[in-house]
Amino acid sequence: MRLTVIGCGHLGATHAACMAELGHDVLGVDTDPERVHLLNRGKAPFFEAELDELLVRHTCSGKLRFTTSYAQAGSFGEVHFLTLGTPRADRGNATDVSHLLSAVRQLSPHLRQPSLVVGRSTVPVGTAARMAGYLKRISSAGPETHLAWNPEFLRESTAIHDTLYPDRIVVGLDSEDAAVDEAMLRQVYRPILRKGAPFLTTDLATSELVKCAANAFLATKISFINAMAELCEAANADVYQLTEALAHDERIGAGGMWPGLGFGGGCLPKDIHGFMAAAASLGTGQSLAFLREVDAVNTRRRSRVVWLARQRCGGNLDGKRIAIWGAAFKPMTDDVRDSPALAVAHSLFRKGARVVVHDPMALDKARKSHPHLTFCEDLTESTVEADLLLHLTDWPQYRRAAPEQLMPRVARPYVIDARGALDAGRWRRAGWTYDCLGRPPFPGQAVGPDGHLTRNR
Ligand SMILES: NC(=O)C1=CN([C@@H]2O[C@H](COP(=O)(O)OP(=O)(O)OC[C@H]3O[C@@H](n4cnc5c(N)ncnc54)[C@H](O)[C@@H]3O)[C@@H](O)[C@H]2O)C=CC1
Ligand SMILES: O=C(O)[C@H]1O[C@H](OP(=O)(O)OP(=O)(O)OC[C@H]2O[C@@H](n3ccc(=O)[nH]c3=O)[C@H](O)[C@@H]2O)[C@H](O)[C@@H](O)[C@@H]1O
Repeated sequence: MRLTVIGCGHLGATHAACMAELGHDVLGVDTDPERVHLLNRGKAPFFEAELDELLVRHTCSGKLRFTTSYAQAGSFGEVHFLTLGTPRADRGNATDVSHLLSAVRQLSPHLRQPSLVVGRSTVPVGTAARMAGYLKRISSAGPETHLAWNPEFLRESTAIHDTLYPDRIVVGLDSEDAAVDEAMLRQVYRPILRKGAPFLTTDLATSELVKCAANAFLATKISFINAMAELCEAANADVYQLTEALAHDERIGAGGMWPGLGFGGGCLPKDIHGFMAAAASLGTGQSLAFLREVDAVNTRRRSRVVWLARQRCGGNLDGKRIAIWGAAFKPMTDDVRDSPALAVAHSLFRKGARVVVHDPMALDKARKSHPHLTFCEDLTESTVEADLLLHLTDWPQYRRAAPEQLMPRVARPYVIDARGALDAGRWRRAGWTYDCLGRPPFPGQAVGPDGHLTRNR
């Protein structure tokens, strides 16, 4: 089949490459000429494992091309995927869907045949129905232009696998055109469906809500366990042991419940706010009032690290040198959108600390978003003369780092592990004072030679 993918960011570039991998002829469209140039050379404008290989393979095979031209897109394909960004609006919490509307406005005069336009972005409920009507009105192909909604559930860092082996494919259909649109999408995804992925069809509104609900649930699960971490800190208990014990209950499970510094990235934080705004506009704001608390718990984890850092620096951060490991919002990506690590770094900087940030992959993007911070390419160098080391993004490199070798370089051997990933015993044996969010001890407590707490706060 001939498909276009409009908006070639994290979702769109991945989707385009994976559709080519399924055997389709794909034209990616983006308004950013530099991005289009890079993609045509087989290079993603961000890091995503295995994506460059797919881009190279299919730009070379001729199955995949990228353009800035909507005229080419309109005449190219029979199915047009919309994968535009839906950021938080400048004012308030609502979701900005203007990129989607602009794409539809630019595409519609060029449609030369009956077409199916398929939204994949995360949108407030009601957006798809409005767009369906708008599209039929303005499309040059008239009412033969249909719209379906097909939300995406991929995670950055495992995006290719998540796209080719999805847990489910959810499709929202406009009632008038449901049968023909469903058949078309089944054909698009046929190789994936053959491998057994569930294909769930519903109406437009439900499909939009499935996506918002999924992200709200994932965020809630993370904040739930981080709220337990707050309790553990107050009660001298261990949230990691608690998590393990909870996870044995298969109704709870372990997935997506790792405590630590909380969630960031381009999606969960903005999506819970967009979801709350959508509920409020429907007059059911109180149904999602709990998401305010989910957000508050999440933000408190960042403040907790800043508080702990100040404690470990003797109550005053002014002029203290703090090494920060991690800038990306999670490991195996260079995405720094709403990065918890950079939020902590920024806050410490504002309080007078001299922060030095290391990240294996995200430094270029971190430099652009936080030009006032100091960055260091070398993991060991980043700790030189540090009064404190903060472990904020759980890259495998940091787990493997040797605390014994870092010891002579730092000014004071204090480490705060906000991701619960370093080997506490090894760091302590090497002479470090090791704190971990959600795990005793905290400043004012100490570990005796037997590994037990010797003093309470
Ligand atoms: N990033 C992710 O892992 C996932 C994102 N989503 C959702 O997918 C949507 C896209 O997210 P991202 O890919 O992260 O956004 P992004 O910001 O990385 O990409 C958006 C792309 O659209 C392009 N663009 C903007 N206006 C355009 C126009 N009028 N015509 C053509 N291209 C245009 C931009 O240049 C950019 O390349 C959002 O709704 C997001 O919530 C859903 C699942 C996963
Ligand atoms: O809508 C989206 O864009 C996507 O948002 C998330 O994917 P992603 O943002 O790539 O990353 P996650 O792996 O969910 O991690 C999000 C944040 O939560 C944190 N996290 C994740 C899992 C966990 O157990 N604990 C935890 O603190 C991560 O460090 C990260 O900062 C969802 O997992 C995807 O299903 C969804 O498609």
